[in-house]
Formats: sequence, structure tokens, C-alpha cells
Amino acid sequence: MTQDELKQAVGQAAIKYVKPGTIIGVGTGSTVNYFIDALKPIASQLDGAVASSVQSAERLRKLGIEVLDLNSVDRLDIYIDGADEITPHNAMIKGGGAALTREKIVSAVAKTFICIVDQSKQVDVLGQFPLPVEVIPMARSYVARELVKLGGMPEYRQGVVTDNGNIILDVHNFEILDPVAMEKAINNIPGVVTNGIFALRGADQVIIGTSQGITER
Ligand SMILES: O=C(CO)[C@H](O)[C@H](O)COP(=O)(O)O
Repeated sequence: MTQDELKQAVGQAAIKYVKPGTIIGVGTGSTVNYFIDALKPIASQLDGAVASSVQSAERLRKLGIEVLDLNSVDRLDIYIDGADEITPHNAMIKGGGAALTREKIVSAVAKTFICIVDQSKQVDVLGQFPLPVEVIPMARSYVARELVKLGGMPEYRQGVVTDNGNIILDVHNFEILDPVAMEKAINNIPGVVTNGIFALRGADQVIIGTSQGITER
């Protein structure tokens, strides 16, 4: 199976966790796009969705699913999203699609974070994928210098402005042996909105598409 077929398979596999009459949290990316497409037959049974990006919101609306403001929702049973890397302990790097801040906020509200990935996203140690950091534009150079002090090589993601009006620094050269400590350390730099390590709140469930079939843990 191709990587795209594996993404489609995990998107479909996540549908069984969507209960009629609920509001769901929906992430961002190509894997999540397959999940949204798979919602089509049950779209009318949902009470709505909270999306982590303008892109996902538009895709949900095309299916007739009402997209709600997070401020009008006090609980989400599930949040479904992809990842750029995931460890056996369910710590992740996210933000390849620049939606990391909203992803972190919406997932924080959800009771269960279900991560859907193809097998290529599995790693033992986070950091091969450059770590996205969302930064207030005026703090870009300062934050970049602080990230160098932490051992990283930040690269400005040219031409990208997040849904929140900020910029992204992609940090190369990190070997993230303690994801919780690193997540906190980077978030402590003034000017950082958030970083793409999801370890303080990792995934609760993971659906993995492999060439041998779907596995869950
Ligand atoms: O964090 C994300 C977007 O900000 C995505 O979940 C992550 O980049 C994975 O994307 P894809 O499913 O396209 O491989």
C-alpha cells in the first residue's frame, strides 16, 4: 500500500470512535482530510465539530457539518489528528501543517486524543522531523537565538503565516530525549506561542496504518 492509502485506511478506521449526537474535535493535515472525507455518511448525525484550522473547517462545512467556535463548547469526547512523529510513549511532533497552536488548544479540551498515522511516523526518539515553533513575528530573531542555545538550528518557514497571524521556525538538529522537559523549555521563551512537541498531553490512543494492516494501542 502507498503512504496515501495507509493514511486513508487510518482515517476510515477512526470513524468507529465518532458517536452520533456528539461534537468532535478535528485536527489538520492530509491524514485528517481522509478522516473528514470518511465522515460523509454520518455527517448529519453529528452535533458539530471544532476544527484546528481554517482548512479543516472548510472541508467539514462542505459536508454540511456545523463548525463551532471552541468558546461555545465546554467538552469534546474525542479529538482526532495526525502527527509528524510519534514515539512508543505517544509523545508527538506536530505542526507540519502550521496548525500546532490551535491543535494544542482543541486537543486540550478533548477527553480522548486519538492520533491517526501511517507507519512512517513512528520513531523511538523525536527530532528527525524539524520541530515547528510558532512565534510572534517581532520575536523571531530573539527566539531563534534562544533555540540555538538549546542546541537547535532554526529555519524560518518562508511565506507561511499561521491562522493566528504568526510565523513558524522549524528547528533542525534536535534529539529530543526528554520531550516533556523540552516542550516546557521552549514554551518558556518569551515570544514563543507554542511548540510542536505534544508530550505534556500526548495521544491517548493511536491508530497506525501499516503494510500488515491497522494496529491500535
Ligand atoms: O500537525 C499537523 C498539522 O499541523 C499534522 O497532523 C501533521 O503535520 C501530519 O500531517 P499529515 O497527516 O499531512 O502527514
